[in-house]
Amino acid sequence: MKILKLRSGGEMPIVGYGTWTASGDVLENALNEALKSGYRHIDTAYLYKNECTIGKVLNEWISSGRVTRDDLFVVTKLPAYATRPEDVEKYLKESLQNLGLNYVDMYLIHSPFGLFAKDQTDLDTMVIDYDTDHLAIWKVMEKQVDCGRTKAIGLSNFNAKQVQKLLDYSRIKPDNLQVEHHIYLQQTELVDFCRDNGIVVTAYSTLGTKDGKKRLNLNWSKGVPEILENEVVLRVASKHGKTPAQIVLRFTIQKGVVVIPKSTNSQRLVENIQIFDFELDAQDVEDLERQDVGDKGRLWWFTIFAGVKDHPEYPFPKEI
Ligand SMILES: NC(=O)C1=CN([C@@H]2O[C@H](COP(=O)(O)OP(=O)(O)OC[C@H]3O[C@@H](n4cnc5c(N)ncnc54)[C@H](OP(=O)(O)O)[C@@H]3O)[C@@H](O)[C@H]2O)C=CC1
Ligand SMILES: O=C1CO[C@H](CO)[C@@H](O)[C@@H]1O
Repeated sequence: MKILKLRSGGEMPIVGYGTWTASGDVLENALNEALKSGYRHIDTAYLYKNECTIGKVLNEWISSGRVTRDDLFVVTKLPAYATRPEDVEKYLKESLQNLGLNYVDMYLIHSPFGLFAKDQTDLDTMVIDYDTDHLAIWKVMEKQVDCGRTKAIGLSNFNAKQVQKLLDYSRIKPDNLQVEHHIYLQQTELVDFCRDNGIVVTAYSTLGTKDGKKRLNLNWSKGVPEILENEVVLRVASKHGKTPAQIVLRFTIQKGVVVIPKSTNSQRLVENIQIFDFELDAQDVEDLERQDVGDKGRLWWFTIFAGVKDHPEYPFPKEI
């Protein structure tokens, strides 16, 4: 497994295990399979309501001596409805309690816009908090590193301007930016910007988030086929004798971007980590790069949260 060095000294495996939409026994079994297959980087979030299950499995692996805590790289996130300085410590402590861990390896601000939640289990009850203050929140994020609750801190769904502001004013720089990234939304400028500033990029929804799309009714504004049915992906897959998922994941890690595919299927999760025994050539890369349609390829506009486009820290173009 290739490991990326973080500015703060940590080591982030370039393939992680995504867990959004997974829970209960299905997640418990799948995470056991994932750990057996070599996954050591696990991506979760307070919002996913699955930290307890993940913590149970990880602690079984640690206490049985199959892994040490040091072998693992655990990422969790401050929820959008807690994007306020006074909530950071409280929610990180709760995540640690859920996970049964003393620290996480990476704590991310899940989204640049803050919300208030009447009912945390119901996205429809979220309303905009217009007073989101990134610098004030970041100061408390830094304190979490000082206290040892997290080894590193980072961001998710922030745009380059928002990241730059934190780079300019922070004591501890963001180590990681997690964003939507796949063949239709390749985010070349943002990825280059992060590379130039020592920030590791993590790609989410790289396979096209099939179950997520269904759950939240997400859609591309440009009529494009499902990522795993794209004809260039299929052609490159057959050329290398690999699956479409392996091709798009390989394409992403060849660019030095971390992937965190989600699968609760024991065959598919193994397939998703077996991407180190082949290489895409310059022609494959060029053909796949041509699939980029920029913001028309974005699935995640976060309009699941009513009025979010009016938030002063809304990170994406309001019109495309
Ligand atoms: N920071 C943020 O705002 C966000 C972060 N994330 C993180 O990123 C992770 C990955 O993104 P996610 O949106 O879940 O979507 P993915 O792009 O990882 O796609 C997951 C879907 O692909 C299917 N799948 C997985 N492997 C294969 C395969 N080899 N062949 C065919 N189908 C496959 C899964 O089904 P099955 O399980 O049946 O295999 C599931 O339906 C999340 O789980 C979460 O941890 C995601 C969204 C937003
Ligand atoms: O990571 C994510 C997955 O799902 C959430 C909604 O249910 C999103 O808000 C989010 O960013």
